[in-house]
Amino acid sequence: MINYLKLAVLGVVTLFAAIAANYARDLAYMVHAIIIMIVAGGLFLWTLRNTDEPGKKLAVETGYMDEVVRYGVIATAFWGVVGFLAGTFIAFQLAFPALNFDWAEGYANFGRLRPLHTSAVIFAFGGNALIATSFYIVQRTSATRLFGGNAAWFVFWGYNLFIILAATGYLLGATQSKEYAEPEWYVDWWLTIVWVVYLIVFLGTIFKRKEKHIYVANWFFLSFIVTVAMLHVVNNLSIPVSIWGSKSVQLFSGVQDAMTQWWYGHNAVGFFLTAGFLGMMYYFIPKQAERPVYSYKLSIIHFWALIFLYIWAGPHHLHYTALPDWASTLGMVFSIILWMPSWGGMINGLMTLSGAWDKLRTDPVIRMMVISVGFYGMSTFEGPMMSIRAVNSLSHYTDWTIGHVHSGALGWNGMITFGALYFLVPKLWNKERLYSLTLVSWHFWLATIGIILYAASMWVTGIMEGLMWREVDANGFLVNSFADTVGAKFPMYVARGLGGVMFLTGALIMCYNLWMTVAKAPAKAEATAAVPAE
Ligand code: HEM
Ligand code: HEM
Ligand SMILES: [Cu+2]
Repeated sequence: MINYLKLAVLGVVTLFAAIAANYARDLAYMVHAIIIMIVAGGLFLWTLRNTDEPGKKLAVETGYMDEVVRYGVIATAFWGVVGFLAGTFIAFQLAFPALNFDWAEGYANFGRLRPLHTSAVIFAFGGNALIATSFYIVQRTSATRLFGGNAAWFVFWGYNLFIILAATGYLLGATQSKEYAEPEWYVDWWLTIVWVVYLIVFLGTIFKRKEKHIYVANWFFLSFIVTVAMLHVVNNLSIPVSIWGSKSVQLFSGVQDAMTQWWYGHNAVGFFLTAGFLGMMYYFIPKQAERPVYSYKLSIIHFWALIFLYIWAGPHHLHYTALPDWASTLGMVFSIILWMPSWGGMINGLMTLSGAWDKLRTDPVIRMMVISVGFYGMSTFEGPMMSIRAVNSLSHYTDWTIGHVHSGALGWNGMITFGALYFLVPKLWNKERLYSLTLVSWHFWLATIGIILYAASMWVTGIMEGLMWREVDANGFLVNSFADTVGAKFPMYVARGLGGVMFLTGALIMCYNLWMTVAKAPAKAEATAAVPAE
């Protein structure tokens, strides 16, 4: 019965997408309509083939639902490489503008590729990592299978369809010009549906848990899912100009729109790039170190402090704008207070190693996780400092911000994800160990040196350009033209690009190592059972 319902829905969607492709007012919309038509049409045929097939009994479902996590792990590694490659390429485009090839103008110039990079790393790499690890962790810590049967598959494929629509949209010029929220209205609607199903799967699993306690990692994941839903819906309130085109008009305008956007942007950092990843930290570090969390009480306190404070700090992105002074001050004050719960998390992560510090020498995977928490601490010190208005007047609009972003993104999000992948692959493919720890060490050092090159060059160029913009002569005239500051940045841009090459090389080594682990490492004796919680 349910299959007939599916067939009806898929048939209608396929037909509608075909009509939409016909009436499309712009190229991005047309390409998207065709993609949706092919996907829905393919699913229609697939469902039809599997309806009322004799002999097709549903397999008894036992144990954890890990196949979807395995897919998530592969998608994470894949999108990581795509995103790092795009980042490295746009880094060199900034150093060597000739890389904005004439023949690719309008598709692969810096302006089109930059959002492709940010979405590929944050949403495709980070998002797949978060979905996969949250599915893995919530099952283990609740000692139960994922709720909702195939709904988890819908989340995985639906989310990746969202990424394809977003990425192709950018290349073809569809954007609503909100940073990290560039996709147009129908892509936003689709993500909303996927996200609600994600919430249902996650919450449902927690509800049917066989463990009395809800482990703290799940609190972080839950806050991430709920808050991102809220941010996404409010920041994307818009009215389509036509249902046959990608363009839409924002509901808010002027300073309200800017404030909504940076309330979203800042909390995307706070809940997507921080809370969710803290969920990973709280599971994988204790597991890999084989030690309990340093302080469970601290984890609860810093959880509530973090989610309460983050929400107010958005205005630090809008200092010295049309925003009222009180709002800007509010953002600054909350950002500074935010330093404390952030470091509460860092301390809890690091101190989990107490009594096991020797592992830093022997286990490169732990080293990766620990340096990640170190970078988390560094960027959450730098952030509050940059949110002080006097500091921001120097750092804003400069590469200092870019350096801050990447010490968080490469150092914290990148490294903890690599650590998680190294932990997960042997477990998920039932292997005794990783293929090569030496290669993990190589990855570790390449990535670390890459990040240092990236962050250091951006501090130098950021502070330099900030000071150059300010410099006035005895008569009060500006000393430097804008082009002077751009010219002066060249060597640092090359250094940053090389940092990117190293980071990317490390990631490719990881992919090779993980691949070989699946293909060559010795298998483990027995499979895991669903109980007890681990
Ligand atoms: C190989 C690694 C990477 C390289 C070489 C790289 C390079 C770049 C470059 C050149 C930009 C544009 C800067 C500008 O407009 O001046 C950028 C922006 C950005 N990247 Fe990356 N990136 C890398 C990895 C990542 C990762 C892993 C993340 C997140 C998890 C990330 C998140 C961002 C964000 C959020 C921005 C926008 C920053 C802003 O507007 O302030 N990047 N990246
Ligand atoms: C206590 C924690 C943090 C605070 C108070 C903070 C504060 C700030 C401030 C003041 C800016 C510059 C705004 C501007 O001048 O335009 C900024 C930019 C940014 N930060 Fe943080 N930060 C924190 C942690 C992090 C972490 C851990 C990450 C990444 C994982 C991160 C990612 C970003 C990004 C992506 C931007 C650039 C936004 C844009 O302009 O496109 N931040 N942050
Ligand atoms: Cu912020």
